[in-house]
Amino acid sequence: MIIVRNLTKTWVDGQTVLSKVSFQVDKGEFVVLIGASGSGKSTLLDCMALQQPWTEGQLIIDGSELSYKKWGDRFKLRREWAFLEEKPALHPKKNALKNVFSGRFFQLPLWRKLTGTISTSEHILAMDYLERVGLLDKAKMLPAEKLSGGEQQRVAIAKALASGAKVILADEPTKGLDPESAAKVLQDLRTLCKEHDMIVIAATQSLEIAERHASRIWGLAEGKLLLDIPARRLTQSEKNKLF
Ligand SMILES: Nc1ncnc2c1ncn2[C@@H]1O[C@H](COP(=O)(O)OP(=O)(O)OP(=O)(O)O)[C@@H](O)[C@H]1O
Repeated sequence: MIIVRNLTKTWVDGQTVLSKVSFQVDKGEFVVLIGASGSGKSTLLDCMALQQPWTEGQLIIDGSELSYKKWGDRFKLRREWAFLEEKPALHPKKNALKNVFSGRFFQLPLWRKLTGTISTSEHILAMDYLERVGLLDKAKMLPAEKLSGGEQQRVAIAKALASGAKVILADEPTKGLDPESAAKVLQDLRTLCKEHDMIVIAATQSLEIAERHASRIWGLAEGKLLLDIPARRLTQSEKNKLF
């Protein structure tokens, strides 16, 4: 479980982008964070991942408080959480299977890190993750740069799974994708939450994504979390508050 209490973030120029944001997220939830451009969605994800210092507030994960000030806490989240970005962080010249396998880097013993050898069981595991995102047929065929945007994003999801991440933070994971590819990416994320008890928090400006795919919707405006509800269609007045 992730608990955030009174997260406040003020930039050095004095702009307060997040103001006393509080929430709790349980395993199995697919949260979609919506808000207009500049409302602070990316900053909220960065702060949660301890990639930005907090001005104020508390981050509690499974009962332990973590802080940006501690290198070990920042390292823990970098190792244990996965990040999906608009442009998937894949090695462009390596095939899907090798990219997924690279997600296991932190789990490997030192000698395997140094030699880069892949055991049969690791190979099967990586194939298994690709199968879960429906890309088994693309495992070895092409370098990642030749896959479509949606396929690259799904390889990045398989890589996140391979890394053992229980939390995925996704910043505009479907931006620039056609509706069909975007739907596949979002379905994969939703399935992960349901079947693997993961937490996914995805930021987007798309209300439709939130209403159709999330299990819970957060709405951010003027630095405040104005909406925290089980997913449903928003009323006109709720939309007016956010956009
Ligand atoms: N490193 C930074 N230093 C100072 N201000 C910043 C920094 N990063 C972001 N901001 C400001 O914080 C505000 C929120 O930015 P953020 O990127 O979090 O918004 P967003 O909701 O993710 O926007 P978008 O949907 O357009 O990506 C903006 O006014 C932005 O200019």
